[in-house]
Amino acid sequence: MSLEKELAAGIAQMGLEVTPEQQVKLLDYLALLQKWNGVYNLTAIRQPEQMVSNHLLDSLAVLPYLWPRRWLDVGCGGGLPGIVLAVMRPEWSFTLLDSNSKKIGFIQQAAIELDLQNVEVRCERVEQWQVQQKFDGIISRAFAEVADFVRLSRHLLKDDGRWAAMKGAPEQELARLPDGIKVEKVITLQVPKLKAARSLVVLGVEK
Ligand SMILES: C[S@@+](CC[C@H](N)C(=O)[O-])C[C@H]1O[C@@H](n2cnc3c(N)ncnc32)[C@H](O)[C@@H]1O
Repeated sequence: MSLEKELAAGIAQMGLEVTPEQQVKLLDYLALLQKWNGVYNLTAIRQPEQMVSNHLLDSLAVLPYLWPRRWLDVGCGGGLPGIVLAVMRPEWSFTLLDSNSKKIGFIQQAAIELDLQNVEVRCERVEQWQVQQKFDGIISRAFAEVADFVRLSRHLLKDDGRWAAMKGAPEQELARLPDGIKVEKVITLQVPKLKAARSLVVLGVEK
């Protein structure tokens, strides 16, 4: 099956609305990942079909559970999930942050080539980065254990903001949360062609 068909079939299976233009942009992003992976070491997955499920569909799967409007993707690596989310939600803003300057250089270039006006990139260690305007949502995938994710980024979240942690089976990690952090929801996700367990954990600060 072509990558176009793989993507369209996965989207249909998840019941998501993705315009043809957005599908083209997602595949353009995949092509950039493939092209530059050898230089920047962006992903361990090298098979394009596997990239569709492990990267595009996995990132798309969380979309129905996110909220407006100012997002931070911590430890975004080659741009996941941030680039996919930015393609899908042009009216929201996405700051993609990673401490690796090569990866951030790639994302900066990808955002220009994909004409993503709603993407900003930052090369920082999250725990050291300070902002004036905090975020409504902070997301991460494959960045750190949930406890470390919230501890390292708490200073960047608005008082009424929430974290979204993309995880496999999160139960053990959730037993180790810092005081004052509550789990709002654990959503089990079905990602087409992905055998592994996937979930989205939404967390907030206890009032
Ligand atoms: C395993 S990669 C995950 C990349 C991407 N989120 C994905 O799912 O493909 C973890 C990323 O976190 C970044 N990272 C690790 N510690 C960090 C820190 N303290 N601040 C910012 N980025 C960090 C690394 O440079 C790396 O790119």
